[in-house]
Amino acid sequence: MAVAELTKEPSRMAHPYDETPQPAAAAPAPVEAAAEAAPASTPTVIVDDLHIVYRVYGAASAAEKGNAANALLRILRRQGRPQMKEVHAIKGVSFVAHHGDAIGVIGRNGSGKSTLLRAIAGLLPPHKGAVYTDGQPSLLGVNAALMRELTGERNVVLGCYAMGMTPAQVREKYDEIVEFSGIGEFVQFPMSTYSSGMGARLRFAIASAKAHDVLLIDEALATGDRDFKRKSQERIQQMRKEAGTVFLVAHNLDVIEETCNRVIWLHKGKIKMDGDPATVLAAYNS
Ligand SMILES: Nc1ncnc2c1ncn2[C@@H]1O[C@H](COP(=O)(O)OP(=O)(O)OP(=O)(O)O)[C@@H](O)[C@H]1O
Repeated sequence: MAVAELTKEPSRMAHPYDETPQPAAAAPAPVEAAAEAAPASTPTVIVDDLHIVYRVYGAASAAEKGNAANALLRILRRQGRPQMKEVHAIKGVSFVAHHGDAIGVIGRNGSGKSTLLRAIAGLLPPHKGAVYTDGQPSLLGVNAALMRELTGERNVVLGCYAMGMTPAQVREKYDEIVEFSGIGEFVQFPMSTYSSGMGARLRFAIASAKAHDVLLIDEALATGDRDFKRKSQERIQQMRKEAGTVFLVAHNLDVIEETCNRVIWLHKGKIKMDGDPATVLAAYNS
């Protein structure tokens, strides 16, 4: 497939420091659409010299930090024009991902992993460069937008609709989702009563009930128990076979090693290494 045939993402992107929830993107493809098998070498995501810059208003400069007097000065100064600080989170990242890839993204805290995933999902506009995707990217984060005050049941239905499933498809998948999540009778309780692990399991169960063209998973597997991790890994392998590309951010390197066929190591917003898991993880650990 030529690059020109891929979808250029920036058109539906939000402002980087606008943290309000974004409206759902144009109706996603039907459930079966992504499952049409594509040749293994088809590019699904092209990231071309991507730069992402956050703008933080009212931030203190280095000289102003530290003590109560400075803190008071900062508060007083906000009555004037707020200072603006730029955080250059991604600095010229380029790579191509293909159908069937499961790509682990690793790096220290603050290296830009979550930012990269959000940019691929179309939630952050590039400062420079571009992201091209073939199909609809879906970001499954630990903060994926389900409603805490609603029951698990309602959230399963809501989440499925949000992914573009029809009422009939929701009915067909409902039992499987609840069973996979392993939350049992808690499905009748509000999500606010769930432990973080239970919430993460339900979110993963909902998101993985649909075949995705590009699925971006940010630490969602970090809180599950051993049994759930194994089931999730099997599900990710299955998604890769069904023509998808999976990106996985995880601090647990075992999860990356067992799940991914490629690893990108980010360091201070740049790619430090990109290659097979054994090589990259060995270098990262050394
Ligand atoms: N909304 C934001 N506004 C301003 N700066 C941000 C914002 N989100 C992230 N950053 C900054 O961008 C850089 C990259 O952050 P990011 O969250 O992408 O890193 P990460 O590798 O995912 O970190 P972690 O492993 O801790 O989750 C950091 O310097 C961070 O402080």
